[in-house]
This record gives sequence, structure tokens and C-alpha cells, in this order.
Amino acid sequence: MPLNKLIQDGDNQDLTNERFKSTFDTDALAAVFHSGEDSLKRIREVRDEITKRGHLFDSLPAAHRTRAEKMEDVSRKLKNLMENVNEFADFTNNLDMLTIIRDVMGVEGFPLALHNLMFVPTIQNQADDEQTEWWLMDAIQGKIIGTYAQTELGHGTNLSAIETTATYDKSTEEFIIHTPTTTATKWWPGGLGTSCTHVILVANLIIDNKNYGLHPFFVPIRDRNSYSQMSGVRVGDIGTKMGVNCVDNGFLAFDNYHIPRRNMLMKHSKVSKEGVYTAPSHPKVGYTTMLYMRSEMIMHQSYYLAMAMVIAIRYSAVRRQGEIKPGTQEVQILDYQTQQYRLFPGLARCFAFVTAANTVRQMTESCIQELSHGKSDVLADLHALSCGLKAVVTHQSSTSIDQARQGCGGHGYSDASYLPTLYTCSVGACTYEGENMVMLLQLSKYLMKAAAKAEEGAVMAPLVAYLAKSEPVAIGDKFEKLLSHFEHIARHRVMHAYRQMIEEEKQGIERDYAFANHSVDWTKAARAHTKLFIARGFVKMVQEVSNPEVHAVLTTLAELYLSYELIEMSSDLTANGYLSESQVQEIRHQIYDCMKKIRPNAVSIVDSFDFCDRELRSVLGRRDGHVYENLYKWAQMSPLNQKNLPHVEKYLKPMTSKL
Ligand SMILES: Cc1cc2nc3c(=O)[nH]c(=O)nc-3n(C[C@H](O)[C@H](O)[C@H](O)COP(=O)(O)OP(=O)(O)OC[C@H]3O[C@@H](n4cnc5c(N)ncnc54)[C@H](O)[C@@H]3O)c2cc1C
Repeated sequence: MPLNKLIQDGDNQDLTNERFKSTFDTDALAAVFHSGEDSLKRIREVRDEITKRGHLFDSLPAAHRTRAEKMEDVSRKLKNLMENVNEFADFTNNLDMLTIIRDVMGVEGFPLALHNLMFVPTIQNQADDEQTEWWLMDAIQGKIIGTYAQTELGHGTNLSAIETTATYDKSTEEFIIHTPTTTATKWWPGGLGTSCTHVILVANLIIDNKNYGLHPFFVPIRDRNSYSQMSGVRVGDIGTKMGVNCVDNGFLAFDNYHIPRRNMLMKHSKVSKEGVYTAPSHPKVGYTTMLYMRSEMIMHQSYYLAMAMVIAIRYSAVRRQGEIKPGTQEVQILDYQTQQYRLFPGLARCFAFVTAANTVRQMTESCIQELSHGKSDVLADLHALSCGLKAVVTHQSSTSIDQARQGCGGHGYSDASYLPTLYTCSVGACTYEGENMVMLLQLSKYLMKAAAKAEEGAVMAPLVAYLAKSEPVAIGDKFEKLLSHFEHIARHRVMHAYRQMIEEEKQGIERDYAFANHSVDWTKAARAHTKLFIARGFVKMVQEVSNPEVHAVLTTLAELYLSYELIEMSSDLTANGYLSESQVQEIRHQIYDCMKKIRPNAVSIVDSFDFCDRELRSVLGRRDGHVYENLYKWAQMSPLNQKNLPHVEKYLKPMTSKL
């Protein structure tokens, strides 16, 4: 029995030859990637059930459809799913849901995307018991569809400038929701355009002319039966975007619209009938939805990247182009060192990011548990970490996906590859849920406080304890040495940004301005700190793998990951003589050595991501490798291949027929 479990008769011969080279069991690596054998088994069970249900499949490749047709098709699948899902999956189970969404919906989104990611979790985390009873089951069963409406036309990042108000009226025991200016119009929330019946509205709570700041409100905006908008509500779609066009991002404004007092989510803050306000136990307790969303985003990004890697690496094994020595056989493009340098760091990042996503998900779950018992000790640490991870993972995965796209040449630019869709969806995450640069600056503020503590010799939180360590001598095994370089860079960048800022303060510049004057350096420090966290997590994960063949392949991927990320920051390694040029050169050569070792296993590694063709939606990434004949078939489906097209009939024919 071959170690690669995807080998089938009739496949492209180059791909089959690659699969026979595997040195490890692809199912064993798949279990590591998908967080254990049980999860992998469950993913496969759900997928097999979907395979039996043709009414859940795409009816035509999305690229050949208009936006309205795509929305119709995705809503058709959604309705079919909601009617039958209980037969084969648990809608409240995250793993089942992610598997179904990837397979049935694809990455361009669907009308309930924000409902699942933000609306339901906000009810779970911020509604009190009675409110949960009223709303949660209806939301889970799709009887109401919701989104999270925070961003306004005028402000997204700066939440303190959000203008929408919810003013309490004691006489009627209602909140009056109002949009005071054009810039206060809610703008961007996913699903708002045409799909939602309700929103979690983020608005300023006003009682007796006093503003208590932003709070979440459960607000009906469309009638559930007729879908007509409620009187006092203006709502619609904001138009097409770079990607995720199956999500109808929308706008929303209110004209003195009334909702009952108990529609404010009251698990943490409360307003009594008499208008008495009770503050939450911790001012940032409302951050939990954001934390949850970010941990999910990191996982989604890891999967987008993994899908891009499957597509690009399988195609690179099938595609032959050029000769290394003129007159010899054309080579598989995967054999070019430049192609490997383009793809393999992204391949290694898949494992690094999925490990980080698992860690931060577990930390978020335990933080939410602690908060429900009134403890908020880890919230600040976790919030800072999630900011850094969100920024680094979304940026690096979209960069690697674009490298995968470019690595597939012309066919990578075609929608048939699915790589443009993966890229535009992935890169959107650099902006939503907190713009990346702003995220890095938030982490920087946390690092600034940690740096001050390190200077004072105070007790440090575990994630920043390295800042107080003296410069280590790089000893130990290969991993320890490489990790000590990460620590060195992060410590150097953080303390450098901090000391520059302190110097300015000494010259009479206020702290806020001194911080702003060095914000580029601070963001570099925040990136290095985050990369250290990811690198440590990846190494720890690899060390815990017991299967020797899988351990060996992951060790090479981790070595590649660490060396590549260090070389990306190589000027920090040679600064102040920390490492010599030849030591840096050694790390660079380690990348090339790892690439050579990964090459024979590359196809089997991506096979271990265990995506089926339906999920990949890519002609280039097909399991069987029959790329060319299927590119031809895909092109035949283009609506432009119909006869009597208006642009030809109305404009081109009259022009050419005159000649
Ligand atoms: C695809 C997509 C889906 C979205 N979905 C939703 C949703 O469902 N619900 C919702 O409420 N919102 C949603 N949004 C909105 C999104 O959350 C905001 O766009 C995002 O938070 C960025 O805010 P902004 O647009 O105000 O950007 P801005 O803050 O205006 O950013 C513009 C530039 O200014 C810089 N900048 C801003 N502030 C600072 C600062 N303090 N220091 C230094 N530089 C700064 C940024 O780095 C950036 O370079 C979505 C956006 C997108 C693109």
C-alpha cells in the first residue's frame, strides 16, 4: 500500500510519480494538520454526506456568473442546507460548520457569513440568560438572520468617533436609535445589503444626556415575512468589492427608531427600567466577540493559504516548461529552485499558522470562560496577541497566496485556477476586523508597557518575559539556536523603539507624540514579537509529533519556516555584529537545503491538507492532474461563447462590416 492515499489509476503520470515518492503516510500528516484523527474523521464523514447531496453543489463555476446570479446560487445552496443539515451535521459544532462552509459555499462568502461569525457569537457572549433564551435558537436555526454593524461611513478604526446614538426614554422604557449625520451611516457590515432581518448595532448609549460609550443592541431592521425594511430604517447594498462578492455588505441608517429597553445586550452592562446604568466588571469585556472572530480568521486564513498551496504545487508538478540544460527534457516547474523558493515558505507557513490559530482559539475559549466567572486577568495579553497575529497572518498568507498565483504563470491569473478568488478574499482580511497597521500599533502599546517593566526589572508576563533576558549565547539544538535569533530580533526591535521614544520624552516631547514619531519602528517591533510567538508554537507542535516519518517532514518544514523568516529580517541579524555575514549565509543555505528535502514530498504534503476537488474549485489543483483538457472544458462554459452577443451585434459588427 503506497504511503500517499490519493493515488488512482488514470491520473496524470507526473502527479502519480510524485505521490509514489512520499516518505510518510499522508493520512497521518492530515491528522496533524486537522488537529487530530477524530477531527479528520469527522471532516471526512461530513464531506461524504455532502457528496451524496447534489443539491448542495455549485450549479456552474461562479466565475461565469453575474453577482446577482452568484448570490442566488449561494442562497439556493444555503436554503437546501438549512433544511437538511440536521440529518448529517451539527450546526452548533464549529468543525462541522467550517467543513460545510468550505465545501458548499466556497470562499466568496454567503448571506449568513457574518451571521455565523459575529451575530450568533455576540448573542452567546453578550446576551444575558433571558435574552439568550429569546434569540439564540431562532438565530441558530436561521429564523432570523443577523450581522454586526459597527463601522460607519466616517469612522471604522477610531471607535470613539462612532456617532450612532441609542438614547434611553424612561417614559416608554425604549431606546431611540438615531443616525445624526451622513457620516454616521453604518457602512460595510456583511449581509446587511439584502439578507439580514436583524443587526447587532454598536451605538453610543445615552441616558439623561450622559454618553456611556459604545454598547451592543439587538435591532430588527427588516420584516421577517415580507423582507420590507422597518419604518424608520434605511438599508441597502454598498456595491461590488475587490472580492467576497457573495457577501452583500451594506449601509444602514435610522430615523428616531424605537426598540425595547431589553434589546440592549445585558450580560455585562445593564440599564434598569428607571434608567440606572450598571457598568461591566471589566471595561474591555465586550472585546470577546472580536477575540473570537480574530481567532477564527487566523484559522480561515491558514486554510485559504493551504488551498492555494495545493493548487500551485500540484500544478507545478504537472506543468513542464523549459529545460535546465538546453536539449534535455522539459522540466516540471516544481524542479526550479526559484519556484520552490516561491512556494515552499508558504507551504511551511500553513502549518505555522494553523498551529497559532489552534493556540489562540484555545486561549480565547478559556478567556471567555474566565470572564464569565468575573476574571479578566488574561484579556489584555490575549487582546494584544490577537492583534499581532491577525496582522501578521493575514498579510503573510495573502502575500504567499499571490506568490502561488504568480507561480502558476498565465493560468494562475485565470479564474479557472481559483487563485484570484482566494487572493482577493484573503487580502480583504488585512482590512476588516481591524486594519493591520492599526492592529500592530495596538500591540505596540502593550509592548511599550512591557518594555518599561523590563527596564525596571519588574515581573513580566510569560509572552514578554524574553524582553528582560540578557542577550543569550546561541547554544542548543538547531531549533533553539534559530529561536534565540527570533528572540534577539524581537527584543532588539522592541527595546530600540522604546529607548528612542524615552529619549524624545527626555527632550520634553509628550509620550503620545514620542510614540507616534517612532510608530514605524514600533510596528516592526510588533511584527517581530508576533513572529517569535508563531515560531515558538510551530517548534513546540513539531516536537510533540510522535510518528517518526511525519515528525521528520515537519521538522524540515519548521526549519525552512524559521530560516526563511529570519532571512526576511536579516539586516537585524547582522546589526551591531550580532551575527557575522557567514553565519547569516549559513541560515540562507539552510533554506535551500530544506527546499531540496521538501521537493520529493511536496505533492504528498499538500495532499495531506485533505481538500477534495469540490472544495478547491480549481482546474489547476485537480486531484487527478488532468489540467489541460479541463481548462478547455471550463472555457467552453464562458457566457461569452454564446451567439449573437449584444456588444458584437450592436457595436463591433457595424464597425467591421463598414470596412
Ligand atoms: C470586506 C470587508 C468587510 C467588512 N465587514 C464589516 C462588518 O461586517 N461590520 C463592520 O462593522 N465593519 C466591516 N468592515 C469595515 C472594517 O472593519 C473597516 O473598514 C476597518 O476596521 C478599517 O477601518 P476604516 O475603513 O475606517 O479605515 P481607516 O481607519 O480609515 O484606515 C485608513 C488608513 O489610515 C490608517 N490609520 C487609521 N487610524 C490610524 C492610527 N490611529 N494610526 C495610524 N494609522 C491609522 C490605517 O492604517 C490605514 O492605512 C468591513 C470591511 C471590509 C473591507
